[in-house]
Amino acid sequence: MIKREKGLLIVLSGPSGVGKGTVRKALFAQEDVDFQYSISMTTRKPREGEVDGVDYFFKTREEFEQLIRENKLLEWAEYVGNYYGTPIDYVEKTLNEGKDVFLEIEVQGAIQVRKAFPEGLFIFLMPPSLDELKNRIVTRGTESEDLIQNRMKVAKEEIEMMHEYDYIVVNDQVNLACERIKAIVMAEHCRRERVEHQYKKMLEVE
Ligand SMILES: Nc1nc2c(ncn2[C@@H]2O[C@H](COP(=O)(O)OP(=O)(O)O)[C@@H](O)[C@H]2O)c(=O)[nH]1
Ligand SMILES: Nc1ncnc2c1ncn2[C@@H]1O[C@H](COP(=O)(O)OP(=O)(O)O)[C@@H](O)[C@H]1O
Repeated sequence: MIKREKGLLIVLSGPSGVGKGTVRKALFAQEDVDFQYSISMTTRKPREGEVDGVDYFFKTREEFEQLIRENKLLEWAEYVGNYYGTPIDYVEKTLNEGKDVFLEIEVQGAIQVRKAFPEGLFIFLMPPSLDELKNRIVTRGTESEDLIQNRMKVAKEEIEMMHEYDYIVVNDQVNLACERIKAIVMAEHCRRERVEHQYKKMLEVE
């Protein structure tokens, strides 16, 4: 196992309903994946089966706005009427321990993270088609018809932001998307290993 000074910040983003949550859960169920998942804060109400501190830290709007004022969030966004944000302390502490941190966030947040952490690895999860995206949102059954229309409109705007990302991964099949993400992270580590100062001792001439 290579000991790294600083971990890699991996950001998985993409339109709502593309399968970010599904792919993230499938990735974290695999034994060879040792990314640390950053649990987000949200003012959205818990869905059935969601657990505070596991799926999200569920907050009131007042609590969330205080976190914003106290600069406790690396990024935050208001998305379809609710706040979502990434706690900064966890991300910095974990990266400084040399561990890779994995964020699964929507597009506005990812763009903020890109500004704060340009050295991060930004992956855009793409639906095979817009029809399939709509199918997935409808099948999930968590949204009313109004919200589905709203999410489709936002989704089209989000897909236009794909050029801001380092890689695009099509989520045609969950297991294939996971393999692509793992391959990208592995390649990115190898690319960064080139940096010579990491091998100063090895290169020193006696
Ligand atoms: N900016 C930002 N977006 C987040 C964060 N956590 C989750 N999201 C995104 O917020 C959106 C809505 O999430 P959610 O309500 O759980 O619904 P779903 O992911 O569409 O099932 C998704 O695109 C999530 O990826 C966060 O900390 N920051
Ligand atoms: N590769 C895939 N093929 C078919 N259905 C998928 C795939 N990935 C995700 N889904 C389904 O699409 C719906 C939306 O997935 P979800 O993970 O909630 O999306 P997001 O987190 O991006 O909003 C869910 O019903 C999920 O089971």
